[in-house]
Amino acid sequence: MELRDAIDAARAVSRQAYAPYSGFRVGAAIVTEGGALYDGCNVENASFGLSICAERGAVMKMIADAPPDDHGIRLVAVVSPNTAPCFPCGACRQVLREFGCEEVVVLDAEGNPRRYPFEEILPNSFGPEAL
Ligand SMILES: O=c1ccn([C@H]2C[C@H](O)[C@@H](CO)O2)c(=O)[nH]1
Ligand SMILES: [Zn+2]
Repeated sequence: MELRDAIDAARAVSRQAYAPYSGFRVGAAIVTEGGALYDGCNVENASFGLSICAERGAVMKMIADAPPDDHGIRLVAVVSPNTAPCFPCGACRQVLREFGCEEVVVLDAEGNPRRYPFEEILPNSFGPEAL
């Protein structure tokens, strides 16, 4: 099932995180409208402000690897071994918004999925249609 696949992929890729400064590991997995899966982990930097979140890493991978007609984001799952639930930061919400993300899935403290319509995650958002 696609939701379980995305959560498993997010959990697996969180182990790849490069987080020597915060020690906070995050994994994200995007499922596109076409059913493809793209994962990403956070990559920190000695110049702290340059650190990239897992969710944006997954978006970069999607754009690099997906066919141009499959850039719509059906859902993103976010998992961290450090905290639950782990919600996307504001910057990542806006980047996910660009590609029409429909749903955000995080795990609660018991490890059960919590599903949020994207409009609840980033209400009244600004997007490409406005331009
Ligand atoms: O949803 C989140 C929240 C935080 N981080 C990263 C950024 C930084 O490397 C570390 C601590 O903020 O976790 C993510 O990748 N995604
Ligand atoms: Zn972020």
